[in-house]
Amino acid sequence: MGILQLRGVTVGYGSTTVIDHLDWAVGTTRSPVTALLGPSGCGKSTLLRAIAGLEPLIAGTVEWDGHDLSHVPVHRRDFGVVFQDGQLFSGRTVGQNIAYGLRLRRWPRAAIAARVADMLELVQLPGSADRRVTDLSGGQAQRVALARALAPRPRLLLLDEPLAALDARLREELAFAIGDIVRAADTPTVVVTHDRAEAALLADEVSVMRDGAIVQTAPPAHLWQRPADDWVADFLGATLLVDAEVDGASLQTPFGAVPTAALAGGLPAGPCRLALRPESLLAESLLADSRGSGPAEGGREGVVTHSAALPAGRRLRVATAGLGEVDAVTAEDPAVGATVRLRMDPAHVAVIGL
Ligand SMILES: Nc1ncnc2c1ncn2[C@@H]1O[C@H](COP(=O)(O)OP(=O)(O)OP(=O)(O)O)[C@@H](O)[C@H]1O
Repeated sequence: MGILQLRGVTVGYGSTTVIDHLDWAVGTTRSPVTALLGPSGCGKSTLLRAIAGLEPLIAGTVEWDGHDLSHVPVHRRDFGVVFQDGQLFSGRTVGQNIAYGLRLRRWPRAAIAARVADMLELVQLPGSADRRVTDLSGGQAQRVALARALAPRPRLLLLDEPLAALDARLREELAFAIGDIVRAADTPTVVVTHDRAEAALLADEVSVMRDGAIVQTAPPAHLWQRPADDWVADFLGATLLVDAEVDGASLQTPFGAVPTAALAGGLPAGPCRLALRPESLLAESLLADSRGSGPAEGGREGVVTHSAALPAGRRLRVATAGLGEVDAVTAEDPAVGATVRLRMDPAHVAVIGL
């Protein structure tokens, strides 16, 4: 696997700079799939297009294995690109679409036919070469677009929101399939997405982008457990950020103390900052006579203001003294207005900035 290295890459439109002196390396670890994850408008597509050579650089270099590609035209970079809607040639068959890049490269006819058949096997559409692309479902069309991009054996595959046009169920299925396909093809891949679940389904490593800069790169599990800063934690779905303190073997939090060892990865002594999601707080109903029994009981009391049955379980919004309204989960069904005790589930807590 080769290495893609960006140095000081600066890209913009007119007088607006979207990406300013960005350094980024892909392929330095044995991670075939890297997700570029960030909110809408942060510059992900612009960066992908700059890597592909579709957007000129104002400054900096795009290098492959130490060779500067900045002045190499798109079709000479040996990179495959797939956009959100696949952009198949609608007047041609599936096979003709996949063969397109091979014809341009003047592959012999028999080799093209064999490669098209192999690619259709790889994307799990065997025997579909003669189908019209207008007859394909959205998911099938994306598989064909992937086959077309992979057919000439690119050294890098660039995917721009490849699942965005599909419905939720198909998205998950195709996310796993794309991961399988590019690993089987042994092609390092960069996939742009604004969806954190999609990034985790697809990628071995995730680079988080904010306002044209990469702010954190880590494997998905590490990213969820150790977001680099408040912004990353928030973008990844934290609903509450709180300060805490590691005191010996226990972590003192506004929701009581939990054993430090219960947090993935452990923690050094001293102050720290926690990012909580709804699953980080477990609500239990309080019997009327145990109300106000204080911190000795652990946890924090609050009053249920909203309650909703979600597919994964019941979600509550709870008004607390001092921390305002917080989100929590529960195995019970407390009424709005009921008093509950909130305890922290350390298995679902992230620690910021370690
Ligand atoms: N062709 C263009 N001309 C002018 N401005 C552009 C152009 N393309 C993108 N931009 C602007 O550049 C910024 C980054 O856009 P970009 O599409 O790269 O972001 P993104 O993270 O991919 O977002 P999205 O997921 O919404 O596409 C945005 O402010 C956008 O409006």
